[in-house]
Amino acid sequence: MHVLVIYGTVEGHTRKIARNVSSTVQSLGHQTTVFDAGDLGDVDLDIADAVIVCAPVHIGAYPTAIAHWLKAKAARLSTLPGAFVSVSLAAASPFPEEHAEIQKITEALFERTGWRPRMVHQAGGALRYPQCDFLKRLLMKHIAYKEGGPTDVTKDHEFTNWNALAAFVEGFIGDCAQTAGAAAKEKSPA
Ligand SMILES: Cc1cc2nc3c(=O)[nH]c(=O)nc-3n(C[C@H](O)[C@H](O)[C@H](O)COP(=O)(O)O)c2cc1C
Repeated sequence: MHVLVIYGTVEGHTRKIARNVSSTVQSLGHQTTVFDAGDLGDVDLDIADAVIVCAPVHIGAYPTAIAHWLKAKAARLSTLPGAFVSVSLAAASPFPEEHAEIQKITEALFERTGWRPRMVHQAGGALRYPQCDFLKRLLMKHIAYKEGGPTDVTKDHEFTNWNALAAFVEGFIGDCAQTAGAAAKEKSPA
């Protein structure tokens, strides 16, 4: 299988997640191509057997580049098995209401774009305080406080559960392989 891994990022952590997703897919014996949402114009979806989209939540929404691209390609994407990895601080929050909130944000993306993936994973993101300017650091600290996260701005904090992410990707690829196998069986003469 050839799996497209498409991601959007603002601070860089979702790039790390997309690359990790790609490595997991490759370790299962499949080919991958990784695209940044900024260069999405010329992605040839005809090369893909499946798509995994990774996008972070920033101030209650996913990057517009990803949302626009999903909307433009929703019809074609709907013919491919798809998975979505949402990246946020809320996913790692100890507060259930934060998890419910992030589910709503994810659902709003699917409603708005018309793309509905087969599987969804909510991954914890990262707080890269030291690399941010004063105002952004203040905003992040406020969000972290609200989500029950760390507010020590002197260092980075990472909340991604890499084992859970790998298990999700393995589950998705296993499901794709099963569907492809069943389709091939249906086509082949008895
Ligand atoms: C300016 C800013 C706003 C954010 N807003 C939210 C938010 O509304 N909800 C949330 O759960 N996480 C929020 N986060 C946390 C990000 O989802 C997390 O830092 C993620 O790892 C960012 O991914 P990226 O590095 O790929 O941009 C925010 C982070 C920043 C820097």
